[in-house]
Amino acid sequence: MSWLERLFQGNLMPHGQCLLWRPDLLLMHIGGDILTVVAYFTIPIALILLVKKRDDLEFNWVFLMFSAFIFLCGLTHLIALINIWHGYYFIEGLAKVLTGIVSISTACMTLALLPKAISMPSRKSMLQMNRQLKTAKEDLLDLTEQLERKVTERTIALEKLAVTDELTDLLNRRAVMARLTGQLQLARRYGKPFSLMMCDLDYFKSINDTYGHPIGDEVLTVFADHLKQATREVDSVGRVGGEEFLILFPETPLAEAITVAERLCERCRDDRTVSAYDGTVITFSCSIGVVQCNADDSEKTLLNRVDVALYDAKASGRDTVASA
Ligand SMILES: Nc1nc2c(ncn2[C@@H]2O[C@H](COP(=O)(O)OP(=O)(O)OP(=O)(O)O)[C@@H](O)[C@H]2O)c(=O)[nH]1
Repeated sequence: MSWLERLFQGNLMPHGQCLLWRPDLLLMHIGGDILTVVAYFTIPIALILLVKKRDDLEFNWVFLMFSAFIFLCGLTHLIALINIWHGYYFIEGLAKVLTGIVSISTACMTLALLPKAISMPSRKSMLQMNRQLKTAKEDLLDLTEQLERKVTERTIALEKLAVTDELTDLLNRRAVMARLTGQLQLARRYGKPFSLMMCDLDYFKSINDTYGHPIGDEVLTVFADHLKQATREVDSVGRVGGEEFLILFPETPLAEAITVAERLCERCRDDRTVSAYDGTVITFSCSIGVVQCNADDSEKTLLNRVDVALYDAKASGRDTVASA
């Protein structure tokens, strides 16, 4: 008899005979096997679907091994169910051998995989790591924000420093000259008038010589304050030399600039500043030259004209305003 004939030799004693066809035993065997077969055929479908949907899962081949092993278990239960009425014990034996091979392979591979699987981070530790990463990210964002704020603050401070006169906090020479260039360009393009005023403290050398350099510095600061108060936001006020100041009045005709200059002379004249340095009452005056920009003025001619006006103010006795 060939193997194939033996395999399908269903005339061996049916398993029901062993159970003496007792309904209670039959019910238990048939019921148990049916439920097991349904379950063992469903689980592989679920595992295959999982592997298909989650191809990112590590070791997903283990799920496939489990599917094969559980499917074969289901198959042996199915054959056992048939064998209650027939006697296909060769088929059942073959199915059991196959199930055994696949089961033992799955067991060996699972055991080999165990150390790797155990060392995998748990969901709890991953969640904790996630929280730590989130906190670190927030800290980093905070730090970046702080850093950006500091860089902006420093940049603003540096930009201010680059255009500011350290002693008086007015514009420095470079900055006020740049503004003058800009004003001249605007005046040439749009024909808008602007006026220029050059101030120089009178006998400043003798203030330094009489009271000392620190009080000379104080006078410069006090004078700078008068300048700030006598002018408007849009005016550009700068210190261009030791005791020499240049003021630009945009869109201002000569007469208005002269009024400001005269008011400034008056303020200085009335000032009785008490030195914070040694209590000395300091008095000082200034001479001022004022000019209005002409259509044909260049930077050089304009500065020349305002210098001449200042020289005139000095020459006519100081503490006065002269215009060109
Ligand atoms: N305290 C102080 N003095 C300065 C500073 N820069 C320049 N000076 C002094 O200012 C004085 C300017 O003197 P002069 O150019 O002779 O002018 P002046 O004495 O005001 O005479 P007139 O302008 O003709 O009225 C010098 O003694 C300089 O040393 C400064 O930043 N602080």
